[in-house]
Amino acid sequence: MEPRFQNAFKAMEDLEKGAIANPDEGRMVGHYWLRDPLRAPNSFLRLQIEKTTESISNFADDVISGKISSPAGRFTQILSVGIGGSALGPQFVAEALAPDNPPLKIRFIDNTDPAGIDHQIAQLGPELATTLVIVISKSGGTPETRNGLLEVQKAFREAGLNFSKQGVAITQENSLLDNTARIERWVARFPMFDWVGGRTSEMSAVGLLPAALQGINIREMLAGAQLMDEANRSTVVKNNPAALLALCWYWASDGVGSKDMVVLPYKDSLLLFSRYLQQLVMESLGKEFDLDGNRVNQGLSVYGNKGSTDQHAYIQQLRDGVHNFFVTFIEVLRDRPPGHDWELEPGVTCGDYLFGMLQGTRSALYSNDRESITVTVQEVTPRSVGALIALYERAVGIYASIVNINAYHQPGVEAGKKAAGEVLALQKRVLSVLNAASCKDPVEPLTIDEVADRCHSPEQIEMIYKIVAHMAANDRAIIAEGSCGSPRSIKVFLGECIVEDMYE
Ligand SMILES: O=P(O)(O)OC[C@H]1O[C@H](O)[C@H](O)[C@@H](O)[C@@H]1O
Repeated sequence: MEPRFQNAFKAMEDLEKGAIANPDEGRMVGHYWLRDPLRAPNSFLRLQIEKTTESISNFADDVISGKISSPAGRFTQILSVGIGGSALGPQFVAEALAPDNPPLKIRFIDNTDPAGIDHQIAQLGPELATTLVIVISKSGGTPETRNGLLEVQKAFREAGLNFSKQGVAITQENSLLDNTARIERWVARFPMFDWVGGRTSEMSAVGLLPAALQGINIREMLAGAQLMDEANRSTVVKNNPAALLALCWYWASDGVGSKDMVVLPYKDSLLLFSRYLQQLVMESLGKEFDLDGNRVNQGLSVYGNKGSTDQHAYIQQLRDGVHNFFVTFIEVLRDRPPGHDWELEPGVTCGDYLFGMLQGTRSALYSNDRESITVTVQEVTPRSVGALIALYERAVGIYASIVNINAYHQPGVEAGKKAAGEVLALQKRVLSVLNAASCKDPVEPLTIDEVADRCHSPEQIEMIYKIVAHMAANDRAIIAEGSCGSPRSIKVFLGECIVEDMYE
């Protein structure tokens, strides 16, 4: 593997110097500069990074001190609206590091599920008036995030609140979101840089602003990441933690993702690490083609929650069942802050049990030839969390190099987004066809076959049935009579005729 690693180290060096490391998108990949701005390839970028981090710190201090406040007084809550890389890092870090009584508590809207959104807003209750809404989207045009924003703005209107006095945007300059925030004069805007990918954006404004507002020491997070990056620049594989990790992955999964990565932190506060890593690893490594255009269908599947909890759920299969995984134990040496520990039986603390469970599971897996990696941190602090993130970011980059794929694009994501757009376009056509039939006197109920024909999409009949079933279940204008058990018997019409067809 040595020559491959030396190539990977060279590629990483070039990347850090500003090479176009994401060739398909023609982009630099600069997340390592965020914690070491002196490494940025030019002084313009360096200043941009330094200025942004500085303004995040100042803004957070001003919000916490009440210097910047809502019309109803000091901000007490954060509502973060974002998805994917614009949510997973902040969620992980909030769970890992937020103090028990943070200056601002954080909640997340990370989906276009209306019930989920309602739940978050309902939980805020009257505190909506003192909620700082941070809308996070690199592209500034992700539909789920836009919908979250529109829903939150509606809640503000209904509560008689002025959203622009409580909204903050984190996005690329001149994106739709950026322009909206500028024109509507939101409280603040922070930049997301073109050269930082969503899944590696935790050390940019995306992660730093929510963290700072919760009273988490962001300079320490950056310092931890910087220290880890430093260690990961060693060109001696056995001295380079990220290279060792990548090598373990390669060995355990035959370099083709033949085994899944089960991530088990034995610490409740690290619960979301596996979910965070799911995007970082799978969106980076799950690729159809390699850099030379060969079809390779690469990837590494990630799942896991936490130990010892999972020991009472699925570890049975890991120990005895199908051998299609390797485990990563995340071990935290410090059980709880000093001064709080006690022995719940002679010589044994609660934390000793957790330790025993980790070591026991590790041995039990080993004795049945199940591979595991153990990553040990002293304690969960901003510094160690920064280091953990940096470790995995670099391991993913190195692994991608040794299997010759582009870790920094996500061409596959577009397919689902495009298909979702087509479904919504079809829905409008269905409504239009039903509207025309429902404006007749008498109303002409249609079968699903007839709707499909009139939409000129007979091949989409199943989707049309789904659209009708979904709309009928949601008290929309559609009335569907018949039995779901025999879809072809269903007759559909609109409860009212819209004279000017707004569905066209
Ligand atoms: O930050 P945004 O532009 O809203 O993107 C949010 C997410 O959307 C996508 O679908 C990408 O696959 C993710 O990498 C990204 O993090």
